[in-house]
Amino acid sequence: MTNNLLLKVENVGIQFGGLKAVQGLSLELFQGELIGLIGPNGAGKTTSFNMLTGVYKPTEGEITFDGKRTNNMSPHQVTKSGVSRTFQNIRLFKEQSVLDNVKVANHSLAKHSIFSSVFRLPSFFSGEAKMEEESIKFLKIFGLDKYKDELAKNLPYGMQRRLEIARALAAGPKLLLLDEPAAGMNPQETKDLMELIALIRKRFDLTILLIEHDMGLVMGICERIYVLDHGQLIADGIPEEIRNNPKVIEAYLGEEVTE
Ligand SMILES: Nc1ncnc2c1ncn2[C@@H]1O[C@H](COP(=O)(O)OP(=O)(O)OP(=O)(O)O)[C@@H](O)[C@H]1O
Repeated sequence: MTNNLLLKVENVGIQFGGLKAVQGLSLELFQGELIGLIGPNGAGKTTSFNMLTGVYKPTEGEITFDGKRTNNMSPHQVTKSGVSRTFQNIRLFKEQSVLDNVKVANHSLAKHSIFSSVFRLPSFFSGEAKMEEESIKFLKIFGLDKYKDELAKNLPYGMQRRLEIARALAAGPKLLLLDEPAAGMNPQETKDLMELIALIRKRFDLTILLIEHDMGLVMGICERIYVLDHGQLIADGIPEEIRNNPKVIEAYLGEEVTE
């Protein structure tokens, strides 16, 4: 891991009508880190992701990704700059094949020009073949290659969750934002997925910010953890510090804090 600052969030906030959904949020992600973002329901985790990906424009503060201010970028521009995400509620092209779901994301990496694709020049076909090969490589990593011709909607739930991550990865991000990637999975599927997340981080030299409701799970794989409650950061630190932090314990009162 190097010491390069990849994402800097400074005093960021957003208000919906009278509700300050997030306020004064500051965080730093260094290249290669796997960081958790946790907090009780409604704490502002997904809203934070929406600000980091250009879906919501912060009403205050600065977001700098890879040296560029992204506050006013569109979601497409943010993706192009190297940020990919998955969603809490799976969003796949359900009527398309598993392979096509990944190919669509991989498209931005294709080298052939619009000219060559319109006129179906040889470079278009070699570009297509390369893209398909690349996409299958991503599917293999996630154990999805055997489903490549299935419609996405026909995949078992846990596999759909995996496909979402494969698709996000195929866009070639530097930063991957995962919003509760294990939601709805059984314990074994969850464990396998977490191991996979740790593996792709290393293999693709990724930086990952992970929202996860299950504290034990986050503590098992993340190097540092940020904790949100009622839209504000109440703690950040290594898992051991977070586990013993009275503010965190209070925020999660009623929920078990386990490893
Ligand atoms: N577009 C919106 N308009 C109005 N309020 C919103 C909007 N988006 C989020 N909120 C509110 O902002 C607050 C934070 O919501 P958010 O979804 O970010 O929480 P969360 O930490 O992701 O929760 P959960 O763990 O339940 O997914 C909530 O009170 C929510 O109702």
